[in-house]
Amino acid sequence: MAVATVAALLAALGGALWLAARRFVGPSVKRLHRGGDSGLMHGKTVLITGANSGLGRATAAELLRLGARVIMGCRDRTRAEEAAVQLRREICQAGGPELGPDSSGAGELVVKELDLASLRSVRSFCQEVLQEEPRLDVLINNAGIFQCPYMKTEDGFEMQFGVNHLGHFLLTNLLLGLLKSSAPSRIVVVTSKLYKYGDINFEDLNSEQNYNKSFCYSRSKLANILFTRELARRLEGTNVTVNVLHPGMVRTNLGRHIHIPLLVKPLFNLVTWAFFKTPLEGAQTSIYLASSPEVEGVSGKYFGDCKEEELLPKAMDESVAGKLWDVSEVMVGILK
Ligand SMILES: NC(=O)c1ccc[n+]([C@@H]2O[C@H](COP(=O)([O-])OP(=O)(O)OC[C@H]3O[C@@H](n4cnc5c(N)ncnc54)[C@H](O)[C@@H]3O)[C@@H](O)[C@H]2O)c1
Repeated sequence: MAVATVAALLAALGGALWLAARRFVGPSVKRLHRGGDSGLMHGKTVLITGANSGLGRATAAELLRLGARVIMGCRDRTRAEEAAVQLRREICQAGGPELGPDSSGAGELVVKELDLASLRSVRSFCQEVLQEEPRLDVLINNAGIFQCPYMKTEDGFEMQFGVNHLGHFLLTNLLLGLLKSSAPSRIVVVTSKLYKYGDINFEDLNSEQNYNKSFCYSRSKLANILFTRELARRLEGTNVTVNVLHPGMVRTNLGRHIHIPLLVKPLFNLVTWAFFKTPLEGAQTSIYLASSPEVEGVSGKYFGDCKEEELLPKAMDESVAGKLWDVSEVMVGILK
C-alpha cells in the first residue's frame, strides 16, 4: 500500500515537472509578433468588442502601446471601467504613451457599453460611435460566448449564434460607412478551430428543435468565417479588408459555463497552465492583423499564429455564405 502511494506521488511529481518543462520550452507559447515600433498605430482608432478580459484585453493593451486610440465595446460598464483603469496604470508603469482624454489622441482608451445579445444595444452603440468618432481604422470582432446552457438573446436568438455571429454582423454593417470613409481600414474577426464541428443548419438556426451547446458554438464560429469571406467579396475595391483568425487554446475565462468537478480542477489548471497560451500570446494574430504593414491589402483570409492557414471546404462554400448573409440581414432587421 505504502509502495503504491509513493509510486503514485512520484508519478504525479514527474508529470507536474514534465508539464512545467513543456510550459517553458513548448513551441506553442512563444511570442509571435511585437507589432514593430511603438508609434505604429499612432493616429488610428481601433474598436474592440469584449475588450475588458482575455484576448480582447490583451489586444487592447498592445494596440494602446502601439499608440492607437482604443474603444472598448463592453457589456458590463463597471468591469470595463475597472479594466481600463488597470490598463492605463500598466501602460504608464511600463513607460508607455501618456493616456487619458486630454492627451494628443495617441494611446487613448475609451469605454463604451455594448451588449451583443441585444440588437437595440448594438444600434445605440453604433449611433454613439458614428456621432462621436470621426474615423475608424480597425474593427476587431473579438467578443464571444462559449458553450452556455440554452439561452436566448433579447431578440429571441440562440445565445451563441446571436452574440458571436448576429450581434457582430449588425455591428459591422452599421459601421461599414465609417470604415469605408477611413480607408485603408481593417476588420478582424476572431473565430475558433472548432468551426470544423459546426454546420449552418438553416432550418433550425435558433436551435428550437435540438440544442447541443458544442455544436452551437462551432456553428457560430463557422458563421464568423463565412461572414468574413462574403464580406471580403462585397468589399472588393473599397480598401477595407477583412480577415479571420483562430487564436489557438488560450487561458481565459471563456470556459466559464463549463462545469469542472472540484477534484479535477487542480489537474485542469495544471494542464491549461502547461499547454494553453497566455492571453498576450493568444492575441498575437489579432494584433498582427490589426497593425502589421505585412497584411495591408490582404483580405478574406484565415490566419493562425500570424500565418495564413487552409480552411475546410465547408468554410469556403460561397452559396452557403451568400445565403447566411441574406438570412442574417432579415434576422437583424437590416433595411435595404
Ligand atoms: N480562449 C480560447 O482558447 C479561445 C479559442 C478559440 C477562440 N476563442 C475566441 O476568442 C474570443 C475571445 O474570447 P476569450 O478567450 O478572450 O474569452 P473571454 O471570456 O475572456 O472574453 C470574451 C469577451 O466577450 C464578452 N462578451 C460575451 N458576451 C457578450 C455580449 N453579449 N456583449 C458584449 N460582449 C460580450 C465578454 O464580456 C468578454 O469580455 C471569443 O470570440 C472566443 O470564441 C477563444
